[in-house]
Parts: sequence; C-alpha cells; structure tokens
Amino acid sequence: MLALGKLLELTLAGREPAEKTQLTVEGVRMRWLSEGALEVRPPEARDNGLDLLLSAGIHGNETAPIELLDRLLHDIARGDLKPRARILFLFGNPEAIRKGERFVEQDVNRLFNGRHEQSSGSEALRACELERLAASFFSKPDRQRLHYDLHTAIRGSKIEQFALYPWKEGRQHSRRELARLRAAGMEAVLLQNKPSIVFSSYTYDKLDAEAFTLELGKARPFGDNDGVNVSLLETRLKQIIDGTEPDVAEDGLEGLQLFSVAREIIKHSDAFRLNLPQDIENFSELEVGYVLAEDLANTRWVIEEQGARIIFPNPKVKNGLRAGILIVPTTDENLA
Ligand SMILES: O=C(O)CCC(=O)N[C@@H](CCC(=O)O)C(=O)O
Ligand SMILES: [Zn+2]
Repeated sequence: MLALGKLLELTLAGREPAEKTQLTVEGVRMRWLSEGALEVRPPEARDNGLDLLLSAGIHGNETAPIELLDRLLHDIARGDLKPRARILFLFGNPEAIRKGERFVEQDVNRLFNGRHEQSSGSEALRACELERLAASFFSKPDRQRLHYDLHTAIRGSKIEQFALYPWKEGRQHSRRELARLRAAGMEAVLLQNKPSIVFSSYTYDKLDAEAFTLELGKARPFGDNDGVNVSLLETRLKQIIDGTEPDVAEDGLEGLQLFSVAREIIKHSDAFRLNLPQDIENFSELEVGYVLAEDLANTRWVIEEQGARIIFPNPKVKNGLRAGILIVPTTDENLA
C-alpha cells in the first residue's frame, strides 16, 4: 500500500509524510496537502467530472466515520478501489482526534461561514484552514460538487442514521440527492430552513456543493464501533468513487422520513435549564404544552408544535450556541 494511504496514522502521530505525492500503479495521484488533508486525483482519461469531499473527525471523538474514511483510503492506496472522481479527504480536528474528545477549546463545527474570524485559538485557525482547503478543492468550474461531512451523535437515537441538509436562500433541496442518501442507508433527513455555521452549510452556501452532515450512530472510541453499521453508506461511497453507482430513481424516497426545523433552542446564559432526562434519545417526541427549557428573565421554551421531536439536546454548550433542535415532520412537496 502507498504510504499516503496511512493518512490517519500520520494524523494520529502528528507527522508529515516524507513524500507528499505518490502514484498508484493505475496512475491515481495521492497528494498530502496539510495535516489530515489528502487529495486523490484519477488519471485524466478516467476522470468522470465529480469532485467529492469526504470529511470526518470534525468532532474528535466521533471515530466510526474516521475509521470508514481510513478504510476507503487504504483501498485506494492498495489499488483495490480505482477512483473516477477527484476526492478530498479531511480529518477535521486532528488535535481533538488525538485526545479522543469532541473538541479541545471550542467546537470546530460552530466556526464556519466566517465565525472563525470572530474567534481565536487553534480550532478557529483549523476552521479557517478547512474552509480554504474546501474552497480550493471546489474551485474547478463545470464539475459536480458533493460533500458528506460524517458524524456520530452524543446520544442514542430513535432514528439511527440521518442527514441534515443545509439551506440557502433561493436554492431548492434536491430529490435526487435525497434518493441517493436513502440508498446509502439514511432513514431520515432534516431539511434546514435557515443559514448555519457548520461545515456542510459552508460548502453548500459558499461553494455551491450539494452538502450534508450525516449522523451514523452513537459516538464511541476507536475500535469500538461494531454497533455502528455503515455498510450501506460504505458501499455507496465506493460506487460514487469508482463511478459504478447505480442510477437513483427520483421517486426513490420510500422509507425516508423528512423533517423540518421548528425552532432552534439557544442557550443564552448559565441559568439555562433543559427539562429532559439525561439519557433521552434523539427524535424523542414532546407533547404540546411541555416546558422544554428555561433561561434567564423567565424565558421559557414551551412546545407548541404537534408532532415535535428533539434532536441534539445538550445543555452543556457554551452560551449563545444551539442546545437542541425542535423538529417537525414535513413533506417532499418543495423538493426540486
Ligand atoms: O449528538 C449531538 O448532540 C451532536 C452531534 C453532532 O455533532 N451533530 C452535528 C450536526 C451538524 C449540523 O447541524 O449539520 C453538530 O452538532 O455539529
Ligand atoms: Zn459531530
């Protein structure tokens, strides 16, 4: 296997490779760009015009997606997987990955779309670098752009694998991309309805990629991911990479549950209280009238929406950040 296939090992050791560019026997070029960043380019004659960004480890303790990208890279470096797409592999927060923690000082996934400029520290610098790497990768005209930012969640979930689809004014969510996600094993998609500061929102909004955050199960340490079944996604990614992906039927949304955001719960102060059991699962339903959260100055978050569910409840976030998302079921009528 080419040494650059060991991007994860290099990243965990905090080392630069001796050789920055290597070629497989079939002429696939692997190029190390910076810590945790590697570009793969097929020979020109085989290039099918897709630019695919695969990122994981934006949160350092979310290891199943990191292991998945590591397996794909090994297959490419051994010549077992022959790309027809250009690919950028990114391990988002190397320092946090080495520590096995979600983040070190601040959550990288709250620092995109310019937020890093208002901040400082190594994670702000990393978010800036990730934006730059993604922008440079997606700068070639007339190519398809696709980004999957792979995550696992802090808690268990009533719906194990789901995607979050960013929003941009005047742009419609794509039925074809949703069918592709369904084929990749996703059981639900949350259609966002406002701008956001996460990585996939940056590539969707500023770089015109089709972009998604994918949640694949519960976060566990390296080597402990048997419970996270990524086989459908892994098969689909291999097919996207080597250009053998079966056509997705645009009516192929069967079994895919769609949700939209009703409200984001923002923690404003240290007085914030979230009235949920610690072990509550994502997608748990909340009854109308339930007092979900309380904050300073008698602010109360009371459930008003029929069929409301909660995802990512987390009262420990820093003040000013999202402490949960209230979602409601929606339909496919506004898809392009
Ligand atoms: O389990 C949790 O509370 C968080 C899991 C996670 O890291 N989710 C991403 C979602 C990003 C998005 O909104 O697209 C995050 O919170 O950064
Ligand atoms: Zn995450």
